[in-house]
Formats: sequence, C-alpha cells, structure tokens
Amino acid sequence: MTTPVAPTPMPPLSAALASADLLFDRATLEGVIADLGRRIDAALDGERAVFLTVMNGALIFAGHLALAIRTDLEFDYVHATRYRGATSGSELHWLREPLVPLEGRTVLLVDDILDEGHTLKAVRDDCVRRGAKRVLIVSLCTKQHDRLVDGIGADFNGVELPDRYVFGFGMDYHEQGRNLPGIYALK
Ligand SMILES: O=P(O)(O)OC[C@H]1O[C@H](OP(=O)(O)OP(=O)(O)O)[C@H](O)[C@@H]1O
Ligand SMILES: Nc1nc2[nH]cnc2c(=O)[nH]1
Repeated sequence: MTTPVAPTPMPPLSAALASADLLFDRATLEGVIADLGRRIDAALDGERAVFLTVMNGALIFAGHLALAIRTDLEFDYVHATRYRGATSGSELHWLREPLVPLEGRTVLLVDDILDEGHTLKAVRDDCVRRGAKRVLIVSLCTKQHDRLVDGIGADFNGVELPDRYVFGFGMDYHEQGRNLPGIYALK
C-alpha cells in the first residue's frame, strides 16, 4: 500500500484578497459580455457554430456568454491546462479533446484569459487540424505585455488587463477564488 501524501498547503485566498485590487466587478463584466454576445451574433450571421469552452477557467465566462448569444449553438469543451494551480505556466497538458466533429464548422473558441497565448494557440491549431473552416477566439480578458506568442490574438476580447496575476470570474488563485463575481489582481 502506498503511503498517503499530505496535501500541499495552499496560500490563503483571504490573504490574497486583502491585498488585491478589484479590476472589474460583476455588473461591468456582465455589460461587457452582453456586448460580446451582440458582436458574435453579427459575425455568425445565423450560422450554428460549435461553442468550444476551454476548461476549467472559462466555465463561468462561457455560461454568461452563451446566454448573451441569440444564435443557436452546439456545445463541446476541451480541457487543457498549463498553470495547474500555479501562478506561472509550464507545458500544456491535454486532459480532454473535443468530441464534436469540427470538419467544416465555425468554432467559437471560448477562454477566460489570453495571457502568453500558448493555450489558445495550441487549441486553435488543434481545431484547424480537425478541419474547422473558421475559428473565432473569444476571450473575456487579455493581458497587456510583450510576451504574447506569435500568430495568436482574440477575435473578440472583453477587457484588457495589466501585467499582473488575476483571479476571480473563473480564474483561480491556487485553485481558489474561481467563483468570485469579479476580476481581482494580485499586488
Ligand atoms: O495564454 P496562456 O499563458 O497560455 O494562459 C492562459 C490559460 O491559462 C489558464 O488556464 P490554466 O492552465 O491555468 O488552467 P485552468 O483553466 O484550469 O485554470 C486560462 O484558463 C487560459 O486557458
Ligand atoms: N488565474 C489566472 N490564470 C492565468 N493563466 C494565465 N494567466 C493567468 C492569470 O493571470 N490568472
């Protein structure tokens, strides 16, 4: 029998929140998402797209966004992670690939944050390999810095962020704080 490993203690969310700045509150984000929905409807022009959510971080954004889009959608998700609860990224781990055939489809690729772009680039390239005819990247937020990998960008972006680690509205602080109804930035 293997000896159980004690869980790594997590830095407390309460301490992070006490010194964090609230960048965008829920009402502001809901307004931003409503506007994204209108713009996406215009781009789809009646076409039924595959709404592909990148788990886990995009879960909350995806739910709000889907309700803001009036065009009917087909839902699927991928699970790809490269931060795995840490505050800096490493190699991308695929935990779940799409099941809906993407051949000839328009894909709305939905994620919470475009930071260095490795995650969305890998998932976008995978959709193209699967034969998607058009991949529209939708990100709730994009971080402002000069570390973005070449060849990736959001077709639809909600808000721009300073170059600080953020959490809330789906995004985690050591796997905590995802259900905070706003976006917070660590000092
Ligand atoms: O642009 P990048 O530098 O690649 O970072 C962006 C990615 O990082 C987060 O995922 P994470 O790996 O933390 O997994 P999670 O979605 O489960 O939080 C976020 O949800 C994006 O998918
Ligand atoms: N929670 C969270 N996940 C990220 N993934 C890439 N950048 C970030 C960030 O600032 N916060």
